[in-house]
This record gives sequence, structure tokens and C-alpha cells, in this order.
Amino acid sequence: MTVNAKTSASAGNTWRNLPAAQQPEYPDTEALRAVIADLESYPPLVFAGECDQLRARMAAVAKGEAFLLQGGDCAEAFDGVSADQIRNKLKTLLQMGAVLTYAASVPVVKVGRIAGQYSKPRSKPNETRDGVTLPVYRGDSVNGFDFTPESRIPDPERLKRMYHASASTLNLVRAFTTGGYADLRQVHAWNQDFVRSSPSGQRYEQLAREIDNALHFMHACGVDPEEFKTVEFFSSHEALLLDYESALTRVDSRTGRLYDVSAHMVWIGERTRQLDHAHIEFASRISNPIGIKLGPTTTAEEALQYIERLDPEREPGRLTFIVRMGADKVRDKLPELVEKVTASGATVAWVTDPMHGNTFEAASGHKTRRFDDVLDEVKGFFEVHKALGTHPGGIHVELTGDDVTECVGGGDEIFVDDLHQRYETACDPRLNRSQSLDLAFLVAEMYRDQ
Ligand SMILES: O=C[C@H](O)[C@H](O)COP(=O)(O)O
Ligand SMILES: C=C(OP(=O)(O)O)C(=O)O
Repeated sequence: MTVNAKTSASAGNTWRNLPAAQQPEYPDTEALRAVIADLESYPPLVFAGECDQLRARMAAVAKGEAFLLQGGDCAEAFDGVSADQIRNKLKTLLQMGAVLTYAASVPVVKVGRIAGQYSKPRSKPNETRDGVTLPVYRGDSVNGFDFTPESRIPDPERLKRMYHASASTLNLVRAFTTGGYADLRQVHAWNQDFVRSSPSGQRYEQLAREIDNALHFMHACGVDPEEFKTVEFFSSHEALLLDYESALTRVDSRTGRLYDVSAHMVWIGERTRQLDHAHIEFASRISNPIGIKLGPTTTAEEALQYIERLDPEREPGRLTFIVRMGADKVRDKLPELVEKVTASGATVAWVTDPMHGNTFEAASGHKTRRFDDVLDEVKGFFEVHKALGTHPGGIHVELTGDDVTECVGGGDEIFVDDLHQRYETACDPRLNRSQSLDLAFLVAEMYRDQ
């Protein structure tokens, strides 16, 4: 792919004429312009051809032939760019992928919320602590987490740090996924530090033994073991900061089309999905696979308009609806959307995000989620699709490979009183490794029963 920054600067910038929600207010716009110019000169983080490959995989999801596992941090942090943290996250996703592939017998498309998930939309512009009010933290790409006036000022230089942090992360992810670490024959090794201490680890170990036997059987039948050596893994994040995303939007020399080369897939969040606003306009210009978060207020008419705007050629794999309604609403609200979209003839991928509609504040003040609510939303999502004869295409979850205490419940139960022990998220509560594996086993069962 040849990079033509000049063309991209004009064609990927039509959003600038429209209102854009959740954008930082930079005090120094000259500095912002200089940063954008630098970013425009940087090399792509992913190739257009890889985005097309993911679109083909997502087409299989949309057609009911594969399942999407999309997961990772709520908010990546610059100081989280370490080999251990990246490996732990990847390991968790690989384990979940193995569980889903084997136990549900379905090809799993693996996409990380990783290598770019540095920006957060927020409910309120400010935060007050002990009578002091400051601008809210909007992710490491915008301002600092520390509660001081200096730290909370949006700094455009952080966009360059976001690029470099994404590049380092993606480099390591590519090394892990193609260099032997993700080899399916390592299925036990991913669990080594975990197996004795957790019920889900023990359950996983049993499944890993079965996978081992299956691999030996296939080997004996003549299947080349090298085929299991690498794993396909894609990156994704919310396309929130349009200055950053459009600076990384380039013309693909093969096709002349624009791609946002900051990630293979990007999604538009619940707070920025207004049809006549900048984010949808931006997404309509790029050719990556696109996700749209659909909250409980989404109407069927809106869903149809997203299809019209973002997938006018009705290309399976282009558009994924990531439904995040809440466990108490999904059974009421989702059927009409699925019915009308299906009746329109469009083939979109339907994916459940069982996290964002189920957040509450514990008495301790921690933002948390109950594992049972997460599970119930997934169940509701599967029930709706079963009743309508459509395909529950995947899950989108906030998780970490670390042993945090941010969501309550799970097989290795975290109680509300435990939340303070390892509450490390910079924004929303994530499933820890044990809860993530629990979820994968339960989703695999639901998929099999479907
Ligand atoms: O991750 C999603 C949003 O950024 C988050 O839910 C908003 O959180 P807030 O309500 O604390 O701003
Ligand atoms: C902000 C997010 O979700 P939503 O837009 O669905 O609230 C997110 O996934 O990080």
C-alpha cells in the first residue's frame, strides 16, 4: 500500500463541517495542527489488505459461519505498554478463543480492544472530589489520570504518544501471534500460572487435554502441525478522536479507497453515533470493518439508516451492530431491531456487549458490574436470536489478563467488599482472567445449545 497523506487529508476530513461530540478542547490549537501534520507523516499501523481480511472474516460472522471474540481493556494506559500486561491480555483472549472454538465447534475471529483503545467518551465533562472540580479524565490520549489541574488539561502531544504506544503494542502482539507463542500446541502453557488457583483454570486444563488429544490425532492422520503455529489476530478501538483517526486515514493504492490505518476495525460508540454528526460521516468515508454500539434507545429506523449510510453496497462484513442494552432491556428492545434489519435484506453481524448496559456504583463508590448481569445479557441476546432464527455473532467484552477485583461474582467469586483490593481500571470495571474464562465456557454452552 502506498501512503498518500495529501489525498487523505482532504477526503478523510469531511467530518470537520459537522458537530463532533466528546472531542477534547485543546487550549493550543497551533500545537494540535503541528501534531496532526506529524501524525499524517507517520507510517500506517495496519495495512488496508489486513482490514479487508478482517472484513472477509466478519462476513463469515454475519452469515452465521463464525463467531467474533472481541475483548480487551476499557482504557489502555501508556504505562501499561509492558510485555507482561500485553501477554496476559493476549493469553486470556487465546484461552477464551480455544474454549469457544473447541467447546462450541465454531471458527472464532479474534479481535483485541488493543493497540489504540486510549480514548474514553464520558458521561460528564467534569469530576468533583472533596469540593474540587476538574475536567474529567478522557483517556491517556487526551489528558492525565492524576487529579490535578495541570494533568487534566488536554495535550495534543499525547496523540503522538498514543500512536507510539499502539505501534509498540501491535508489534509485540504480532510477535506473539506469529512467533510461536500462540501455537495451539501451547494450549497448556497459557494456563500454567493459573490452573491450580481457580475453578475455571481447572476446567480449562481439562479442555486443553482434549485439544491435545485432538491435535495428536490430527497429526497421526497427516495434518501438518505447522498449521497450528500462528493465529490470526486483529486490532480494534473506538474511533473517538477524529483528529487522530483522520490523520491516520490513507488512500489504498490498490483500490483508491480510504482506510483508517490506526486499527483493523474501529467502532463508533453509543455517545457519538448521531446520524448527522461527525463520527458517522467519518466512518462512512473509510473502508475498514465498522462497529456501531447500539444502546437501549436505538430505534429500528436508526439501525436501518446506519446500514444506508455505512453499508450502502450491502457488503457482509462491513457493518457490525454491537448491542449494549442492559440485561433488563435486551429481551424487550432487541427483537424489533433484528426483525426490521433482517427484513431489509441487509446482512450485518450482531454482537453482544454485555458490559456497558450493566454498570452500577457500589456503596464503596467503585463503579462495578455483576458477572450474573453480564451473563444474563448474553443469555437474552442468544434467546432473541434463537426466537428469530438469526445468528448470535459474537461477544464484545472489557477484560484484562490481570487478577483484578473490578466486577463482582464469577466462579472464583469476587464480593463487593473485595473491590478495593485490586481495582486498577482507569475507567470502567473489567472481567479478570478467571471471570473471562467462566464467560467463555458459558457462552460456548449457549452457542452449542443454539
Ligand atoms: O467505557 C465507556 C465510557 O467511557 C464510560 O462508561 C463512561 O463512564 P462515565 O459514566 O464514568 O463517564
Ligand atoms: C464507551 C464504550 O462503550 P459505549 O459506547 O457502548 O458506552 C466502550 O466500549 O468503551
